[in-house]
Amino acid sequence: MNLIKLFETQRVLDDRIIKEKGLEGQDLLPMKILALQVELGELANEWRGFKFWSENQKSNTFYPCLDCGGGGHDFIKNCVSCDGTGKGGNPLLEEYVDCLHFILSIGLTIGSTNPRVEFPITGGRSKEFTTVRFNECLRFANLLLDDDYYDLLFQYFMDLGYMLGFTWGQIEQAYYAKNQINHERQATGY
Ligand SMILES: O=c1ccn([C@H]2C[C@H](O)[C@@H](COP(=O)(O)OP(=O)(O)OP(=O)(O)O)O2)c(=O)[nH]1
Repeated sequence: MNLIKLFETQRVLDDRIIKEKGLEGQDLLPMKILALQVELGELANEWRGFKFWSENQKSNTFYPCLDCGGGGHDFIKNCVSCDGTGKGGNPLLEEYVDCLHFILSIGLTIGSTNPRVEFPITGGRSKEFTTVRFNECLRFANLLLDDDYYDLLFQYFMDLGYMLGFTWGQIEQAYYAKNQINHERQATGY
């Protein structure tokens, strides 16, 4: 995962948001931390693995293509939007990269843009381990208000990406796709 390129891409978006919303000179760190915590909650909700009271603990990783309605075909030919797969997107991955946006943005705000992290390629992916990683991400996000726990937060968040079953390539691709949408939203007055 190319962290330098990710931070550079995030900086361009953050600078644009600050300029367009007239937020120059404001301390946005508490709001960014809250935004990250909200997105982590949304991510957990799409994961569903902590819902011990429910029969449905399967992650939401699919929603149908909006153009063909999930059928994969537009009359007789393959739908051009989904290439005939019927897949519109992956809610779990989309929430993960919203979190990644805020983690990168927080790093830029506090001047930490070179976190020392290892990208896990093996390890436990049980519901219990994954739940503890969520707990830790939420806890260390909060502690950032007082102390520099950024590298640790970044590491736990990378662990979570692996535990949720994503590849680093998938994460980068989804990040750049959402970054583009975020730019388009600013351009159209979101
Ligand atoms: O300084 C910022 C502020 C926001 N974002 C990005 C992060 C995330 O990708 C998106 C905000 O989340 P989302 O797309 O879910 O927007 P929302 O306003 O929370 O969505 P909704 O309208 O569905 O509530 O904006 C940044 O990258 N930098």
